[in-house]
Amino acid sequence: MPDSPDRTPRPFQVDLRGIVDLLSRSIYSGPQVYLRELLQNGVDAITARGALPGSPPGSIRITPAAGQDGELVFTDNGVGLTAAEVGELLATVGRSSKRDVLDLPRTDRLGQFGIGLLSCFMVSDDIRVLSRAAGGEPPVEWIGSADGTFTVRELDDDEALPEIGTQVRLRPRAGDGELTSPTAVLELATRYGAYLPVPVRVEMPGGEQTVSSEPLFAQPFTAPSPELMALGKELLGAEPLDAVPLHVPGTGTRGTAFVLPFAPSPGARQATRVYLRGMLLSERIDDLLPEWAFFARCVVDTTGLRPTASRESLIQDDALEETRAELGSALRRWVATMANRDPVRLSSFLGVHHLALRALVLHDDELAGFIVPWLPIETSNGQTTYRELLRGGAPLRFAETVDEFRQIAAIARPDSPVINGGYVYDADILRRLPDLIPGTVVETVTITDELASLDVPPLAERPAAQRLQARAEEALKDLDCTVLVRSFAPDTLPALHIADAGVLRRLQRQRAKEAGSGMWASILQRIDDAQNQQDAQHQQNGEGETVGAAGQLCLNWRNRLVRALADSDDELLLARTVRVVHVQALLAAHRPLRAVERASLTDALTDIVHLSAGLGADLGELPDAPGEN
Ligand SMILES: Nc1ncnc2c1ncn2[C@@H]1O[C@H](COP(=O)(O)OP(=O)(O)OP(=O)(O)O)[C@@H](O)[C@H]1O
Repeated sequence: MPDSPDRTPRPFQVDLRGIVDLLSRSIYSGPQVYLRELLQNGVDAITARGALPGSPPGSIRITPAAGQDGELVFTDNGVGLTAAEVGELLATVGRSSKRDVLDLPRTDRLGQFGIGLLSCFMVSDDIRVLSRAAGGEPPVEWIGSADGTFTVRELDDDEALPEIGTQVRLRPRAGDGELTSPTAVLELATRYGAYLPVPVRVEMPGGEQTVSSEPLFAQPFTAPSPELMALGKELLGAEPLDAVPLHVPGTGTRGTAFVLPFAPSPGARQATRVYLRGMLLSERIDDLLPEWAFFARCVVDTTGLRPTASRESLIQDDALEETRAELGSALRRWVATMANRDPVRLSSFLGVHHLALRALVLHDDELAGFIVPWLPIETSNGQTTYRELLRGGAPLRFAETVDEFRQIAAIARPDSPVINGGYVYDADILRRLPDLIPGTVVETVTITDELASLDVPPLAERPAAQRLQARAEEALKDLDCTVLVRSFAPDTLPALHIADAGVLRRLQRQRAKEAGSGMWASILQRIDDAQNQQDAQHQQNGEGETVGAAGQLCLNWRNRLVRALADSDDELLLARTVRVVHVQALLAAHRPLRAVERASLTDALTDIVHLSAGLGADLGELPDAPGEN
């Protein structure tokens, strides 16, 4: 008969080395956190003793390890531990005294997981704890070893701690004493413990140093003090653009957001410095602020947010959600307040962060709703903001490209401005506006539409205008540029060069062909040939516009020079002047000048000089419209 199985429940075995390895590699950010865990235990013990009658003010004292066999000694005057407690609490992985009857973490304690003390094994092979409990029980010593064993013994008074409290003694491993040295301990105690409610004293070779300081960042303010700005400068590495007070009463969170004076790199993760009741949890919490708040770095102290066991991140719960939402609101309010009180500062903020803000506006309705009104935008009437544009209530007319905008802006009436949608994200933001701000109407405008709305010359003058159009067209024939005569403001502008997207691409290709050579030039030539064939086909089918392959020159019938040309019978003078006006219009429209146009300008000017010097008879010898290609 087989043996009946042994069903007696047995406890799990824990391999301590494996657990310490897990802690150091996967849970804690590094061995330096041992000091944070000691500080946290000390403060919790002091809090527990504070609930007893007649408890003295809390105090923590650290003596760093010095010399070869030096020990680090960490002493608190907290509640202490009895022999029974050390056996149960210190030697049971996962057992903590900081949970209530329902096994929930006690909100007034920093610890809760029952693993923190094990972090000391990252710097020492043994942890020696001496304790005298507040209840008057005999003093005890507990020694835990990294091999997974421990001893407990009661102490005589002469060996024991003289006062109530607990002392942890760590002997750094040989050649591994860096993190327990005086310099490192002072640095770590300051980093983790400067804002604890209990003074932390470090025995340095030159004398005792108290690391405690005021958590300025967690105090309410209307205007930031120079000291607070200095803290911001230290945090950002540059003078912050501003400091914003943060307060979330529901989760006991207070702090300051420092606004970055530079655009962070696109991949940079948010890094909020979070203190839990004065103890530094982490400098890199990346989910406390809404994602869109990339322009701020915050320092906060909280009582209501719960850390994970590693203390490098926060538990995702309702409290975190609420805090994130409230911090977001504080930053939104800051933008709105600044817009009213300090527009200069707002514009420097937008100047620094506008690209990232524009990009985010496309994905984040919440951000879009409050940021879009303040974004700068270019219009034919100059630089303005979306808010100003929307104020008029008229439909917002925008050009899709910078080029189209330039052409339209030259002839747009001030009472009907056109918006430049050509810079990154602007056209996309404009298209989203009706969703973001209900009631907004946006429409795209093209140069072709705008041309159609320009006035034709008055009826009586139309024959003269048509004659000018034909003569000018003849003068530009070799340049593939057609001519149109219209009346538009301002009168001082003789002509506009009009090009749709197709024409522009062709001009760019020609420019590139002139600059390049070999294979690239021949590829561009093939594209051009195909395009020309297509255009010819369209024209045959009567679909084509009258715009030439190199665009269209729109002469302004209201301009004096244009009218003088119309009145002149001198064909030569007219032809040369039209060619100069053509190049002038190209330059004004920021078009690339082809070799043929550069030559045309030089020749036309030379001819004009000859003509005005009375050398007209010699002109026949000059090339008519020489081109280099
Ligand atoms: N200095 C101390 N004074 C009194 N009791 C202590 C002290 N240090 C540790 N303890 C006791 O030992 C227990 C285990 O400590 P440990 O640091 O491992 O975990 P914890 O602080 O409870 O939780 P956490 O893992 O979140 O830090 C504590 O719950 C506490 O009861």
